[in-house]
This record gives sequence, structure tokens and C-alpha cells, in this order.
Amino acid sequence: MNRERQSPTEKQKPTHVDLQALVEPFPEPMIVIGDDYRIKAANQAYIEAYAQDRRKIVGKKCHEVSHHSAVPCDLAGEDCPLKDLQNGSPHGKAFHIHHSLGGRVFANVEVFPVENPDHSPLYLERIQTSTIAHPDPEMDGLVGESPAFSRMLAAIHRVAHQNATVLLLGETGTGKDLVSQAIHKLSPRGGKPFVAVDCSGLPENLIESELFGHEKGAFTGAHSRKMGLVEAARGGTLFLDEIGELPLNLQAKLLRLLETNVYRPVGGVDAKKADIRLISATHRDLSSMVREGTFRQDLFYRINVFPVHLPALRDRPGDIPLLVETILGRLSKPSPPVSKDAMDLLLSHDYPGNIRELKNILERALILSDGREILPDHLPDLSLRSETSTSFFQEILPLAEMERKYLQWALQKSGGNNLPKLAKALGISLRTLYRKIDFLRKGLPPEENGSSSGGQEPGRLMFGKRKGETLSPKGT
Ligand SMILES: Nc1ncnc2c1ncn2[C@@H]1O[C@H](COP(=O)(O)OP(=O)(O)OP(=O)(O)O)[C@@H](O)[C@H]1O
Repeated sequence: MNRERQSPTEKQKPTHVDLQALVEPFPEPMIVIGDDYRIKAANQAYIEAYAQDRRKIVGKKCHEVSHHSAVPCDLAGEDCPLKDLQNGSPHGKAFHIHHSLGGRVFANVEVFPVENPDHSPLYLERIQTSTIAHPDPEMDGLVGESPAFSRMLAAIHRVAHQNATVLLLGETGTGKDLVSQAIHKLSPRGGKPFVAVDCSGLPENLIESELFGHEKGAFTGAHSRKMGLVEAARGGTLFLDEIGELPLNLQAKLLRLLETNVYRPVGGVDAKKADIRLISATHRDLSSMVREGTFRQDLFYRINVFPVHLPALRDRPGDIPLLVETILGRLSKPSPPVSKDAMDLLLSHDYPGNIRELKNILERALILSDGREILPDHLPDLSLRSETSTSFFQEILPLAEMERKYLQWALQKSGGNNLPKLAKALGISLRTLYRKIDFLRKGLPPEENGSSSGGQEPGRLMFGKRKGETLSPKGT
């Protein structure tokens, strides 16, 4: 269309074709939505990912298509990127679990305003499906679906495309190694080398030559020149695991490398130029090491540009059944079922060794069960988590969130097949329990007044409802 020859009166509301042309060229799923969340146009990639049929998409609300939910994401416990724009941000961003045709996926969602001649607000929504993490059992990558896991993933996706140094903070076995590889894979350096170094596994006198390499004759036994890991990682990512174990003299050399991109091999005269992105990890409290003088403050600031906290398994117990299924699937094909009592035991353990400990427990159980159903007898003596232990309450949570988590746990603990008994144990009516389960399934916070009427029949659970909204039966 020749815009210069258009008179102002000809500047009409963009037609379906205009909006379609806006989204169609993009390879990733894209839609145009209005202020009312209604989809005005969708590109082929979006249609293929979510419905295979344009008529099931255009005219529907975006949350109906991507979340199978009657209410917008911010009413269902997630961030709504459209809200960012409506609150004045130039662009909105959120990390969601979407229901695609291929199953549930993690999706990085970005929303931008569209210049619209007649001023009725329109927004372009771009969706990038995560390739490194899954909310359902998968053969590789990171698995989880809890809010704590999603928050960590959102941080990873945010920083991966930058060149910023990243510090992974988490207890042993929480997945720091896996996460560092995921960040590398997502980054523009993904096709280049990924070199991991465990600083706690190298003798102090060897770390420097391992990292920076050495020249021939640099020390007794240095019979030839050796390339260091910094050089091996050229163009890619260097992952320094357990960075808290790095001796002070090497901390100074690492700081110089990070500040100048230059290093000197052991016994070498000439400085070499480095081209690495640094990811480091520790399970130690580096700020207290700084206070004690065992970790350099300037290096701490330099590596702590973007800290990512990896949640402990005890802080995301809702992920345990998914991890059990995933790990068993990875270890054995076909994988045996886990009895309800065995799962209850697995759910009640504290996991000081986190996912690695869970993996070890399952590996042992597989051997003992001879490929048949995993029973409590096949598990080691897992001491029950004490609710008074200091680890039970890790952070102050909204009461609604606490209730949601507790209900999830109680359902898992009771097996979910004797709801009248569970309702009695919880001290609420069966109708109230059905209503709370319905809210939980839809990802909604529980109602404020759990004792109100309006419970549903078993097997006739409805869309989640918030005050003042109309319920519509599932599937209609
Ligand atoms: N989210 C996850 N989904 C599936 N498997 C996971 C996940 N996180 C960790 N694992 C598995 O748990 C085990 C421990 O993970 P990893 O080695 O990355 O932990 P770590 O934090 O680096 O441990 P350490 O601090 O002891 O080095 C590995 O087998 C890894 O594949």
C-alpha cells in the first residue's frame, strides 16, 4: 500500500489482512491481540503450535488458546505481559506454561504495542518455546513445573542471550551443572565450546596451569606447551563450578582476566587475549567469605552481575512426582510404576542432596525392585520431614499460596482417592474441598471464604471462578 498517497480519511482501522501481514513473516508463533485479549490475527507457526485451525484461534482470547483458561493469566497466578504495557512499560515480558498441541511447554512471551492509526490499542505477542526445560517428563533437559522452578527458568532465559557473567547459587545436587549448560545452549555462543572446571577437584598448584595453560619448561614436568581451559573455551563458555574454592592468588588472576580479557600462561611472557563468557557456581555463602577475607570483594562483585538462585528440592515438593517419573524414564525402559506408599515416602523426605540424592535413591530402588513396582521396601530409610525443622518454612509466603501448597501436598499424601476422608481430616465440608481442588487445578488461588456454598458434584468440575464471574462448564 502506498502510504504517501493516502488521505487521512483513508487511514482506516487496519484490516485483517494488514495484521496478518504483520505476523506472517515470523518463524516463531505470533499473534496480534486487542486490549480485551482477543486474538485479531495469528501466523502459521502459532496455528500449527496451538490449534491447527485458524477458526479456533482468531476471535478467541489468548489465555483461552494458550492456557485453556477462562481467566487472564494474572488472575491465574502468572504474570500477564499485557499488564506491563497497560501500566506504561514500553514492552511486556512473562514466562508461562502453555498448552500446545504437542503437550505442555514453557513459553517466553513478549508483547509490543502496534502502531495503530485509529488508536484502538493493539499488541503484537511473540512466543518462544523453551528448548531447555519441560513441565512434563522428558528424556533430557531440565524438568519441573513449580513456581520456584519457573522463576529460575525465567531468569535463565532473560540472561542467556546477554554476555553477562552469571553466578549460580544453590545447594549441592540442585542442577547447577545442568543449568550452566542450558544457559550456554541458549546463548549466541551455543555452537562454540562449553568447558566446565570443578575448582574443588583440582590441586591448588595445578589450577593455574589448567586454567591458563603453560609453556614448555614452565615447571618440572612441563615437557611441552599445554593449552589451558580458557583457550579451549575460546568463543564459548567457561563454567567454574565451586568458585568459592579458588585460592586467593588465582582469584586475583581471574579478576584480571574478567576485567581486561587478557591472561598469561604459566611460564609465558606474552599476554593472550581471551574470548569467554563466564558462568560460575557455588553452594557457599560468598558474601560471608568476603567478610571473612577468604573471597575477594572485587571478584565477588564482578561475578555476581546476575545471580540465579536454584531452588532446593524441599522448596519445590510439587515437582517430586514429575522428577521421579522423568528420572525413572531416563534410567530404565520401560520404567516401573511407583506404589502410592513409596511415593508418599519420597514426598516426605527432606533431600539434603537434592535431585542427585533422589536420582541415587531411584537407581538403587530400580535394582532392588527387579524392574517391578517400586515399593517402600525398595527405598532407604527416609526419615520423615519434620514440620518443625527450620527448613520447612523457607520464606514468608502469602497465606493463599501456603494454602494452595498445603492442599497440593495433602492431596498427594492422601492419594486423592478418598476425598471424604481427606475433607474430614482437613476439617472442611466435601463440597468446599471439591471447590478448592477445582481452583487448584485451574492454578487459581483458593477462595478467601472457603466455607461458602456452591460446591460441585464429583466429576463435574468447572472452570475456575472468581467473584463476579460466570462459570462455564469445562469443554463448552
Ligand atoms: N531440573 C532437573 N530436571 C531433571 N534432572 C535434573 C534437574 N536438575 C538436576 N538434575 C539432575 O540431578 C543431578 C545433579 O545435577 P547437577 O550435577 O547439575 O547438580 P549440581 O548443583 O551441579 O551439583 P554439585 O553442586 O554437587 O556439583 C544430575 O543427574 C542432573 O541431571
